This record gives sequence, C-alpha cells and structure tokens, in this order.
Amino acid sequence: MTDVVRLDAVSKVYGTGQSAVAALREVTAGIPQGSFTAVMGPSGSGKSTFLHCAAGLDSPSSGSVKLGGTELSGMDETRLTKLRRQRIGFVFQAFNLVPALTVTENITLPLRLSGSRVDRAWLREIVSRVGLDGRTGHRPAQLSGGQQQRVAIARALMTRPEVVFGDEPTGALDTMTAREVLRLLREVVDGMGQTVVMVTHDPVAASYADTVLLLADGRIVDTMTAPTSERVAERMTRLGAWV
Ligand SMILES: Nc1ncnc2c1ncn2[C@@H]1O[C@H](COP(=O)(O)OP(=O)(O)OP(=O)(O)O)[C@@H](O)[C@H]1O
Repeated sequence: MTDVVRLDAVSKVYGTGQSAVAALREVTAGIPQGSFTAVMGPSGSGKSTFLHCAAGLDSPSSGSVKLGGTELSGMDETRLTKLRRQRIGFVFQAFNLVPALTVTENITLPLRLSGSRVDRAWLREIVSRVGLDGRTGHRPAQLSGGQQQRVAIARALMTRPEVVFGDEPTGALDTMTAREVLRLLREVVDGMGQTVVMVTHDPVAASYADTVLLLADGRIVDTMTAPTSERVAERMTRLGAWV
C-alpha cells in the first residue's frame, strides 16, 4: 500500500541549551492510504508533536515529512497553510465550529475560505454519511456534542483531503457518544477509503484503529496491528502511563 504520510528520522527539539526538550527522536513511520491509525503514549511522550509535524502545523528540527510525495519540511508558512487547507482535514477535541454559522455553512467554510466551488452533490453525500440529514440549518448550539463532532468530521471531509488528523476527537464526549463518533470514523475509512490518523488517550478509542503507534519519550516503541482495548491498555500500563 502507498503511504499517504511518511515521516523519516523526524526529530523535534523545543528550546535551546539547558532547557532543550527532545519531543520526537528520529521517528520513522508511514501511514498507508485508506488506513485508520491511532497514536498513543503516556503524557508528554510526543503524541501532539507527532501529529503537528505530520500535519504541517509544526516543522521538525530535522528529518523529512512527506504528504503524498510532497516534502513539507522547508516549506514556507504560506504554502503550508494552503496545503493544509486543500489536502488535510482536521478534527479537534473541542469541535472548533463557528457558532454563528449553520451546519452547512460550517461544513463548507474551508472551501469558501480557499475560494473553491462547493460541490453540492458531495455536500449532500457527506451530510448523509455523517448522519446530519435534517440538521443542516441548525447552529452548533442547537446540536448535541456528538452531532457537533459529526459536523466537524463532515467539514474535514468536504475538501476530499488526503488524510484526516484527529486530536483527541472523542475527548470531550461521553462514552456512548464517543463510540458513535468512533464508528463513524471507522466507516469513513471503510466506506470512503479515507485515511485517518488520531491521537487518543483512550485504549477503547485506539481499538477502532487498524494500527496503534505507541510513543514513549519521543520514540515509537511499539506498533500494534488489529489492536484490542485490553492489549493497548496492558501495553500502556507496562509503559508506566497510568502509574
Ligand atoms: N511548545 C513547546 N515548548 C517547549 N516544550 C514543549 C512544547 N510543546 C511540547 N513540549 C514538550 O515536548 C514533550 C512532548 O510533548 P507533547 O505535547 O507532544 O506530548 P503528548 O504526548 O501529546 O502529551 P499529552 O498527552 O500530555 O498531551 C513534552 O515534554 C512537552 O513538555
């Protein structure tokens, strides 16, 4: 399978001299097209830094990050912003919807910001796939947390991105609602061939992924395929994540 995202020997150091912190140490990883990957690890292990470097939100101190063959390291901020807007989807813990806009307006906002035409048929399909039929005129405050996250997922999918990155996408949801959102992300991968990468603290969330990358102290220390929540939890405990 082709890798949509490829990190080669990526290191990230924050600060200099005595106060320097190595957040990522020579991380090499590939994210195959059409896969669902969870990134886990103890607090401070480098998960957010991994996501930010992989998504072009932060630049590595050394190493190479490629999105669909395009080298991101060394790219200036203007080109990175354009690339993120057109080729990457983001889903955040706090939904990040615009309160004054309707569901449809929120979903189409990234396209309108980049001056692109809105494909109405694609919009209808996305709305239906994420289960928001009949809600398109609502504003975020009129929706439940789970529905708001569905809007955010729809917004992320609207530009047909090469990869969707989720930063704790179920972190603000109750258990039942979180499961529904995870099932939706699974369906987005299985039914649409979308590639999804998600940072999570929750072994149950990670068990929805095809592969779990386990980070500890800025390194990938394990790669689990076909993960179960029990195996992930057990591995996290051995890493000292919950002691
Ligand atoms: N902007 C920054 N400046 C300095 N140090 C930073 C910065 N961002 C992260 N770090 C440090 O880099 C290391 C990795 O941080 P990161 O946020 O990637 O970990 P994480 O696994 O996402 O943690 P958490 O689960 O607590 O969110 C930590 O030691 C952190 O303190």
